[in-house]
Amino acid sequence: MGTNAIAVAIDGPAAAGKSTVAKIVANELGYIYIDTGAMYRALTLKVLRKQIPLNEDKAITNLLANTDIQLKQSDSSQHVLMDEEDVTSAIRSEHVTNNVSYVAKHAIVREEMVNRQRELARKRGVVMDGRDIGTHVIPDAEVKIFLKATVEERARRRYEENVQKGFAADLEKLKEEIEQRDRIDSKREVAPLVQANDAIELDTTDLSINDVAAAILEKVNKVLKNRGG
Ligand SMILES: Nc1ncnc2c1ncn2[C@@H]1O[C@H](COP(=O)(O)OP(=O)(O)O)[C@@H](O)[C@H]1O
Ligand SMILES: Nc1ccn([C@@H]2O[C@H](COP(=O)(O)OP(=O)(O)O)[C@@H](O)[C@H]2O)c(=O)n1
Repeated sequence: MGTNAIAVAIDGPAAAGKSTVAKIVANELGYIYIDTGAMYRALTLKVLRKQIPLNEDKAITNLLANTDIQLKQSDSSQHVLMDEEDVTSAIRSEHVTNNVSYVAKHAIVREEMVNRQRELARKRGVVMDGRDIGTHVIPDAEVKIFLKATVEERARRRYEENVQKGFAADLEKLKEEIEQRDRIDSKREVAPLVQANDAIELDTTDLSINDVAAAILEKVNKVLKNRGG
C-alpha cells in the first residue's frame, strides 16, 4: 500500500452486494475492510440477549458503552468479536437481522458507533461499507459508491445464500423483510440511508460480483493515478 492510500465508502440498501465487493476491493488493494453493519448487528445481539426493549435508547447506549466490538481480519475471512466472543455467525441470524434497524435508529447509539468507525478509518487504506459512510462517517472519502439492485434481485440473492447455507428460506418473506429494513433505514431522522451527492451509483441488478468489483477498482485506480500514486 503506497503513501497515497485512500478511503473507499460503499453504501446502499440491504443485500445489494456491499460486503461481498468491499472485501474483494480491499483485498485487491491491500486495504483494511470495515463492515459497519456488523457493529450494529453485534450490539443488537447483545440487546436481544439482555431483553432490553428496542425503544430504550438510554439503556442501549449504556450497553454500548460497555461493549467491546472488534473486527478481526484473517487472510480470507473476517471475524466479529463482541466482548471477546466470536459472534460472526450469530449476528447473521434472522432475529438479529429483523431487529437491527430499530437499534441503529437511535441518535446516541449512532454517535458512538460513528466515533468508533472514524477511529478505525483514521488511517487511509480503508474500504468501509454501510448506510451512512459517504454521507457521515467519511464524508471526505476519495471514492464513494452507492450500490443498488432491484428488491427482487436482492431478495433472490439472500434466498440463494440461505439455501446454500442449508437454512430454510422463503423468497417472498425475505423480500418483505428487506423492504421493511430499507424503509426504516431510509426514514430515520439521523443519518438515514441516502445516496451522497458525490457518490457514483452502480446498479448491480444485471452485473456479476466480479463486474461490480472491477468497476469500483477502476474508479479507485483512476483516483490513485491522478494523485500520482
Ligand atoms: N453482483 C452480484 N451478483 C450476484 N450476486 C451477488 C452480487 N453481489 C452480491 N451477491 C450475493 O448477494 C448476497 C448479498 O450480498 P452482500 O454482500 O451480503 O450484500 P450487503 O452487504 O449489501 O448486504 C451474497 O450472497 C452475495 O454473494
Ligand atoms: N453504517 C450503517 C451500517 C448498518 N446500519 C444498520 O445495520 C443494519 C445491518 O447492516 P448490514 O450492512 O449488516 O446489512 P445487510 O445489508 O448486510 O443485511 C442495517 O439495516 C442498518 O439498520 C446502519 O444503520 N448504518
